[in-house]
Amino acid sequence: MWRQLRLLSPFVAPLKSSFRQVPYTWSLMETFSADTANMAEEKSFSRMKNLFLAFVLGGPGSGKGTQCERIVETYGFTHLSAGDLLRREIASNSEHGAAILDIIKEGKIVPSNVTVKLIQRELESSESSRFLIDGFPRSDENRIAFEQIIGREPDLVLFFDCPEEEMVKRVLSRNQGRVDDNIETIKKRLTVFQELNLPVVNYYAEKGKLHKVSAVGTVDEIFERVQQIFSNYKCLLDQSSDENFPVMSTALHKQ
Ligand SMILES: Nc1ncnc2c1ncn2[C@@H]1O[C@H](COP(=O)(O)OP(=O)(O)OP(=O)(O)O)[C@@H](O)[C@H]1O
Ligand SMILES: O=c1ccn([C@@H]2O[C@H](COP(=O)(O)O)[C@@H](O)[C@H]2O)c(=O)[nH]1
Ligand SMILES: [Mg+2]
Repeated sequence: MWRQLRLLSPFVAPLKSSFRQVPYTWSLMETFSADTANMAEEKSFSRMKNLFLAFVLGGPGSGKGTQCERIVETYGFTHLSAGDLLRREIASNSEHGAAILDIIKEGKIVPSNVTVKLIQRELESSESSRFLIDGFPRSDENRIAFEQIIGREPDLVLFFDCPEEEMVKRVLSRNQGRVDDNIETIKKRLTVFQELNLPVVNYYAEKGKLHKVSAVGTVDEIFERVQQIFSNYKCLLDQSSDENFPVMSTALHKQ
């Protein structure tokens, strides 16, 4: 860092500077670092502003991940599952890994700043311009933290509405070795869903951003409903709006 600064600015004093030079050097360094930080923040702000963001909500096992896969194939979104990002943190033995594992086993919600930072890292590092944020926000606190850190709201919110019985059946037959796919944890997740997730759903309904989709039926039937909703967003049908959009899918050709 010191070496880089000295190379970059002729005004930065050498390491063995006289005592009188030090405050001057520090103040220049502070200005330099503050400018760099401001530039990075502005760049991030302008990127965030131009993204198309869709939140995908629904109870445990309602089919969020399954439908996200179909949306990705058809509309070229990048899929960010908050749960998957947290599981990746656990698998990588990161600083918060052990604490996250305990929270997931209990079906509780990981502190907002941890999850939002993981999402932020993905949004900033990807070149995609449209994202599905699956399984987030899970509480009003999550939602507010996202607005504060990312500086914006989603363009649309999908809510997969599924009867509890069906959700329990799907989770118990998922067979992916998840630590929270057992009846005890599912009961806790359903309580958290009722008490903390649903207020977020209601918030977006009041704001006119919510699209409620019945999650009963086959995967294809449910995806048809999603396509009906997306057909109202013309910007999503235009390939040129996202350079990273893959091949136009057959589903879109049919329309
Ligand atoms: N329409 C459907 N009919 C029957 N099974 C389905 C349907 N959609 C998804 N499933 C199955 O139900 C299970 C849960 O689906 P999925 O993982 O997509 O749910 P989820 O909402 O992402 O759950 P979680 O919040 O726990 O991550 C999976 O095994 C999936 O294959
Ligand atoms: O924003 C989030 C998302 C997830 N969690 C925790 O992870 C599990 C599993 O999430 P899935 O979306 O079902 O994969 C969830 O029960 C929470 O414990 C979270 O805290 N915050
Ligand atoms: Mg999922």
